Amino acid sequence: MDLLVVDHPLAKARLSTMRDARTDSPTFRAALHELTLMLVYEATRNAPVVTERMHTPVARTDGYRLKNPPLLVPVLRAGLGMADQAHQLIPDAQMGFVGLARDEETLQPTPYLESLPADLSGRPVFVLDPMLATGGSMEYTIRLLADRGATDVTALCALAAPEGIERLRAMAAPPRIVTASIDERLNESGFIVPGLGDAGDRQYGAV
Ligand SMILES: O=P(O)(O)OC[C@H]1O[C@H](OP(=O)(O)OP(=O)(O)O)[C@H](O)[C@@H]1O
Ligand SMILES: O=c1cc[nH]c(=O)[nH]1
Ligand SMILES: [Mg+2]
Repeated sequence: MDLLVVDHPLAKARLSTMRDARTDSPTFRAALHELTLMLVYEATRNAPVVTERMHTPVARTDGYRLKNPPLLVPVLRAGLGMADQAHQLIPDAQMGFVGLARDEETLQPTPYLESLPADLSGRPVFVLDPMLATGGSMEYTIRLLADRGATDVTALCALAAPEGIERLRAMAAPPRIVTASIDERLNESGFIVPGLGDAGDRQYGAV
C-alpha cells in the first residue's frame, strides 16, 4: 500500500495546534488550512507535468503545469476545511462533494450528499477528510468513486488510525494515503487516540 506520512516539523506544529484542547475554532481552522497546503504539496510531488516552451522577459525556457489535475472531493462536514486550500494549490482542479455523518452508536457512515461527475475513468481523485478513524467513511467514499470508474484515488487526512489504514489496505483497490500522523488506536467510542476530538465540531460547532 502506498502510504506517505508527512512528518515535516511545520506539519507537526500545525497538527499540535489542532490537537490542543485549548485551541479555539478559528485557530483550529487556520491550522488545518495550512496543514492541507503541506499535504497537497507532498501528494502532488510526483504528479506528471506537461512541459511548454515560454518566454520570460529575458529568455525562452521551459514552463510546467499538471498534466491531469485531480478531482478534489471534500467529505463534509470536516473535509470542507481542506477544500479551499487544496483548490488554491491546484486552481484548475474540478471539485465534487460527498456528505457523510457517522452514527455515534454503530459508527456506520450515513450519506446525505453526493455530487460527483458521472465518469471518473482516467482521472486522479484526491479525497479530503481530516480524519481516518474506522475507515468506514473513506471506504464508502472510495466505493462511490470506483463505481464511476476511478482507479487512482488518494486519501488526504490530517490523522489516521491504524484500524482505518488496515481497513483501506484490505480493499480490492486500496487508495494511496497521505497523512500527517498515524496515531495509536481508536477508543471504545471510535475516536482516534490521542487524536484531536471531532474535527467537524472543532471547526463548525457541535450538531
Ligand atoms: O473513519 P470513520 O470511523 O468513518 O470516521 C471518520 C469520519 O468521522 C468524521 O466525520 P463525522 O461523521 O463526524 O461528520 P462531520 O464531519 O459532519 O462532523 C470525519 O470527518 C470522517 O468523515
Ligand atoms: O477521532 C475522530 C474519529 C472520527 N471523527 C472525528 O472527527 N474524530
Ligand atoms: Mg464529526
